Amino acid sequence: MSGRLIYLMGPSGSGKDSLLNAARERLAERGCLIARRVITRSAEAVGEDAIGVSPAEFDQQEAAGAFALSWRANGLAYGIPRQIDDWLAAGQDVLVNGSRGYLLKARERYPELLAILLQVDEAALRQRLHARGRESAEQIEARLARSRELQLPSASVAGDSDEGESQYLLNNSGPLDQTVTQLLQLLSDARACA
Ligand SMILES: Nc1ncnc2c1ncn2[C@@H]1O[C@H](COP(=O)(O)OP(=O)(O)O)[C@@H](O)[C@H]1O
Ligand SMILES: O=P(O)(O)OC[C@H]1O[C@H](OP(=O)(O)OP(=O)(O)O)[C@H](O)[C@@H]1O
Repeated sequence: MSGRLIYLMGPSGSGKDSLLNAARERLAERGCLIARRVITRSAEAVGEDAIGVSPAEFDQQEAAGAFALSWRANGLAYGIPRQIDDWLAAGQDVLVNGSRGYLLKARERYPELLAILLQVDEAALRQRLHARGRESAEQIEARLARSRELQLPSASVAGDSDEGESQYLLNNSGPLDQTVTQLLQLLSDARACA
């Protein structure tokens, strides 16, 4: 039996890490594991349950086949450890914090993946990114510009008509608790983490 990959994506600041942290225990109770990412972010700035490495270390690990998925964005490199393939093979569902820009590639490797797009309007995103204080004002504007570009009809990301029912929208404009409840409901509807 093989598990299903759940691919959570959304603009920087939309609340992916917050949602995963808030839902972690309840997801674990349902047998759903959350992959820990490897990111070329300094240890202090990692700010999530991720492993910070240097760009050289990242390239080395990537070349050695350490990642099931890896991508570059926002001047950083992100990797999802190969270990998720063992979990999936053992029948466990696995949730990853993914990238909208990398969705099609991820689908090539995991055709059955369940994509979830977390959404928040731009004014709230800007406000949340500033409040988080991890990036400079310039970096924040670059992330907002990337989000606008990825929303264009020409962008090969979420929203393509052939994505079918394996893609869900999840709004995080309200309280986080509400989004956690909606995530769990959505997973039940999709018969994931059942
Ligand atoms: N539902 C919410 N309401 C208010 N603030 C939120 C909500 N979800 C997340 N945040 C805040 O928004 C900021 C960005 O969230 P984060 O989880 O880091 O986003 P992402 O991982 O998608 O970049 C954080 O400071 C977080 O505390
Ligand atoms: O293609 P995109 O959808 O724009 O995604 C690109 C990357 O940006 C986000 O990471 P970020 O560094 O903002 O950290 P985050 O996970 O805290 O959002 C996201 O998690 C992706 O790794």
